[in-house]
Amino acid sequence: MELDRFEWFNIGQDGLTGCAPLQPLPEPMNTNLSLPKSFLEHGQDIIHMICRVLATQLNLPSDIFTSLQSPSKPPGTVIRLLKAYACPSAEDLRTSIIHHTDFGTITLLANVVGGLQILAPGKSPKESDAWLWVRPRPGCLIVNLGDAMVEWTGGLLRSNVHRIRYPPGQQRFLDRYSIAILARLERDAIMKNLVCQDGESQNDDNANLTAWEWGVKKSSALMRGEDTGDQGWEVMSISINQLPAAATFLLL
Ligand SMILES: O=C(O)CCC(=O)C(=O)O
Ligand SMILES: [Fe+2]
Repeated sequence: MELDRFEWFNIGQDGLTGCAPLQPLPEPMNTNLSLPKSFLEHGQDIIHMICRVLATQLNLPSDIFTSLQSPSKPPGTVIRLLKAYACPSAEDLRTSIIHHTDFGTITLLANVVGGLQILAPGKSPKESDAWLWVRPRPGCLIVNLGDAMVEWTGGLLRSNVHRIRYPPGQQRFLDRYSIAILARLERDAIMKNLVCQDGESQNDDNANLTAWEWGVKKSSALMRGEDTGDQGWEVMSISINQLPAAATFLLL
C-alpha cells in the first residue's frame, strides 16, 4: 500500500477575499497577507483567461466557465503550499503524492525542482514506462485541467493523472517546494455537459447535481476505495478515510 508522504498548507480564497472568515494562519502569513492575495489575484486572471480561451475554442459563450466559478461565491479556490522531502537514500525513493487528478477546474503550479510526472495516454499507472516527467521551466507555470472541466465538456477536455515522484538526478537530495492555485467551482454550479446539451448527453448521473453534491459524491466514492473514473485516488482511501466526505472534498 502506497501512502502520500509530503506536507501541505492550504489557504482558502474565501477568507482572503472576505467572503468567509479568515482561517487561523501562522504568524508569518498573518503579517504578510498581501503576498497570497496578490498571488491569488494574478492567478485568477490567468485562470479566467484560460477558461475563456477554452470556451471560445469549444464554440461556447466565452464566459461560460468563469461564470460558474466566481471568486465572490464560496466554496472557493485554494492556494496550496507543498513540501516534498528530499530522498537522499537510494533505498527510500519515494512518491510524495500518489497519482490522482485534481477536482476543480484549473490548477496553476509553480515549482523549481522536478518531480511532477503525468500518466501517458492509454497507460496504466503500474506500467514502468507509463510516467512522463514534466520539466519546470523558468518563468512558466504548469497548468493542469481538473475533473470539473471533464464534466462540463462531456469528456472533450481531460484531467490528467499526475503524481509527485522523487526528483530526477541530483535534485533528489533537495527538498522540493511548490505553490499552486487550485481553482474550484461555486457551490451551486451545475455539473452538466455544457458542450452538447441534448437529452442523450445529459443521461449522465451527475447532470442534475450541484458542484457541492458532485464533489461530496466523488469524495465518498474515494473514501470507499472506489475509483470514479480513470483517476488513481483509490490508493489514498486509507489516509483520508477518517474525514467526513465534505471535509475531504474541501481538501482535494
Ligand atoms: O506540487 C506539485 O507539483 C503538484 C501538487 C498536486 O498535484 C496537487 O496539489 O494536487
Ligand atoms: Fe494534483
